[in-house]
Amino acid sequence: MSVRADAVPLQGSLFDQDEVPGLRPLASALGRQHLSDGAWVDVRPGWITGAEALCEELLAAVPWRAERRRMYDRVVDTPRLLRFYSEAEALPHRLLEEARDALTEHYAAEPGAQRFTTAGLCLYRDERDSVAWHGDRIGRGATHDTMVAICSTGAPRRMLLRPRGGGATRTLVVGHGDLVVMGGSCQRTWEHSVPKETHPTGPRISIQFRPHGVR
Ligand SMILES: O=C(O)CCC(=O)C(=O)O
Ligand SMILES: [Fe+2]
Repeated sequence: MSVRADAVPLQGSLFDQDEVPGLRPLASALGRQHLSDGAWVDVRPGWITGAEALCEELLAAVPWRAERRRMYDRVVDTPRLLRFYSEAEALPHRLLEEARDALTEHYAAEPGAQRFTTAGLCLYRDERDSVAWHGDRIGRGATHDTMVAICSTGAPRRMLLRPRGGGATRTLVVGHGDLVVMGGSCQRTWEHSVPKETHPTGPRISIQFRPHGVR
C-alpha cells in the first residue's frame, strides 16, 4: 500500500466483529513510502484481526480522560479522550503488549532503532474529534530520527501528512486494524493530523507506540 495524494481507504478486515483480537504477519504486507528529507512511512493494512472487538474492549476497559494540552505556546482543549501508559504500566489488553513487542522486534534492524516502550491511546468519539497538525517532538523526535507506530481500531479516519516546510499533503485512511509507522525524520521534518470530518463517524481508537521519552 502506498501513500497517495488522494484519500485511499486501507483494506483492513471489515467484517471481523466476532474475531478474537490477534496479529497477522507483519513483514509480508508492510509497504514503505519514502517522503522527503529522510522521512518515511510504513503501512501494514489490517495488521490486527478482530480490531472491532478490540475497539469495544478498549472503549470499556480504558479510564479515558479529557485533557488540555500545551501546543506551541498555547494551552488548548484536546478534542478527543486520552490515556497514556508509561513503560512502568501494564497495558489494558494483552494484544497491545504483543503488538508493541512485535514492532520492537521487527524494527530492531532499522538505523538508530530503540525499543517501543510507551503506549498512548486516543479515542476519537465521533467526527468532531480530531488532532491538529503537529510532530511528536517532545524528546528525541525533535532532534533525531525516531519511530512512532500507530495501530487503528474502529471507524476509519483520515490521517494527513505534510512537509513542515510546505508542500503537498498526503492522505491515509486508517481504521480496522491498520498499522502506520512514521520513521526517519518524520517527526521533525513532517507534520501529521487527524482532521474533523463532516459526515457521521463512529468511534476510532488509535494506539501509538513510542520509544522512551518520545511524545
Ligand atoms: O490518532 C492518531 O492516529 C494520531 C495521534 C497523534 O498523532 C498523537 O497523539 O500524537
Ligand atoms: Fe502525533
